[in-house]
Amino acid sequence: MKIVEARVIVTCPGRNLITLKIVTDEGVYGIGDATLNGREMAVVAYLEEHVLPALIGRDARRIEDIWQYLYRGAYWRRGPVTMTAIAAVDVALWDIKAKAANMPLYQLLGGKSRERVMVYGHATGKDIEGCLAEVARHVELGYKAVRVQCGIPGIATTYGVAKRSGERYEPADSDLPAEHVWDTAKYLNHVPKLFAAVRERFGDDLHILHDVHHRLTPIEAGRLGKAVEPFNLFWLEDCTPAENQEAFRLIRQHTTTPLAVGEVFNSIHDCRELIQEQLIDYIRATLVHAGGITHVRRIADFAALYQVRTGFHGATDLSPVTMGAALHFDTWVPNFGIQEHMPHDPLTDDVFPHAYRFEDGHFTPGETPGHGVDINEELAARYPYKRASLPVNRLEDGTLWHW
Ligand SMILES: O=C(O)[C@@H](O)[C@@H](O)[C@H](O)[C@H](O)CO
Ligand SMILES: [Mg+2]
Repeated sequence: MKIVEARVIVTCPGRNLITLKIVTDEGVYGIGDATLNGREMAVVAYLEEHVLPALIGRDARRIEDIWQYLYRGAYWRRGPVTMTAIAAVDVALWDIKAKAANMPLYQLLGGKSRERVMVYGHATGKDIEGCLAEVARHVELGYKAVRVQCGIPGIATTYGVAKRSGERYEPADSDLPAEHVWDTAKYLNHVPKLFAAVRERFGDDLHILHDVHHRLTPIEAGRLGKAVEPFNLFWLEDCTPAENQEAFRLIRQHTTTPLAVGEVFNSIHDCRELIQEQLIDYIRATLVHAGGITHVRRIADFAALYQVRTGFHGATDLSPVTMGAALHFDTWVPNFGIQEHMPHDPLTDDVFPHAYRFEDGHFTPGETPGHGVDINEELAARYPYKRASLPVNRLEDGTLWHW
């Protein structure tokens, strides 16, 4: 089964999404997501100039060999651009293999480990009351787990909070990076009140999650984790930047609040100490940015040895192709924890027809052979690329800060 064509499709039905389509001489094709939010065209160039010409004529069934060829062959291993490009190829090839076998992808991976995949939705509000209203809306929709984020008094804009209530927030919301101002003290004073209010209003059963977006120092993260223990969070995400994996030892010494890390990771080496030393509870590295199914499966198997579970990234900048493939993975992976879900807008759903379905706070990936997500190329062509950037974050005195 030879690869005869491989091309990149760039579309912006509300936001930029990059898709790789690989076609074989047997007429079977597969698609993979190649979206790296805010750096999309770097991956397009990487694929078009360095990867796709080398794929033509290769046997599409040799997924592992092609993965190794692209990874080792790059010489410049790892990094988000390289690993996103490899992921796009890898997921497209798994799609092809599963279609050729006439199986939904989860079957090829080893079959179902569960009947359905629990997801968490996003409730955001300018203040605590606004956020509670959004939590209520999610509970009504059936969600069993909700990530809660609210505006902080005295801080003008908070990343991860929608501009208007009832809407989603958009990670890349301006042509060039918007500048936000951050104040750790105000945040630490306010955010525990949000969790207290959610528990008070919605009781003990709802799973509550929260994302700190890397903004605290390790000791501040330890303090926050300890302060919110009474509210029994499902997880506290990215409480400090994780380039320095050792930082999490300090946090762990201070709190039993479960920790989730890894949406910016692209390799097993980024999370080796975090997993091996049981410094985190959930690993968020996901298919599109961490080398596809072939590599994330390695991360998940390694994590399983240490009782670390998966909690894949699933913001809107991960296309429906990643959502579909991730749901198959989640259906199979033994050490599944939870899956993030931010609904795409209806236009994006039209461009990417898919088999996955939401019901009662859970997803099922569907029974369509492959990962079950396709692309309507004609529709996609109507929405050209539009540059969009993630914001930057500064302290009040102007110092550039993490976000
Ligand atoms: O947990 C999450 O989903 C967030 O951290 C994302 O909004 C993330 O910042 C974006 O996907 C970045 O593109
Ligand atoms: Mg996050």
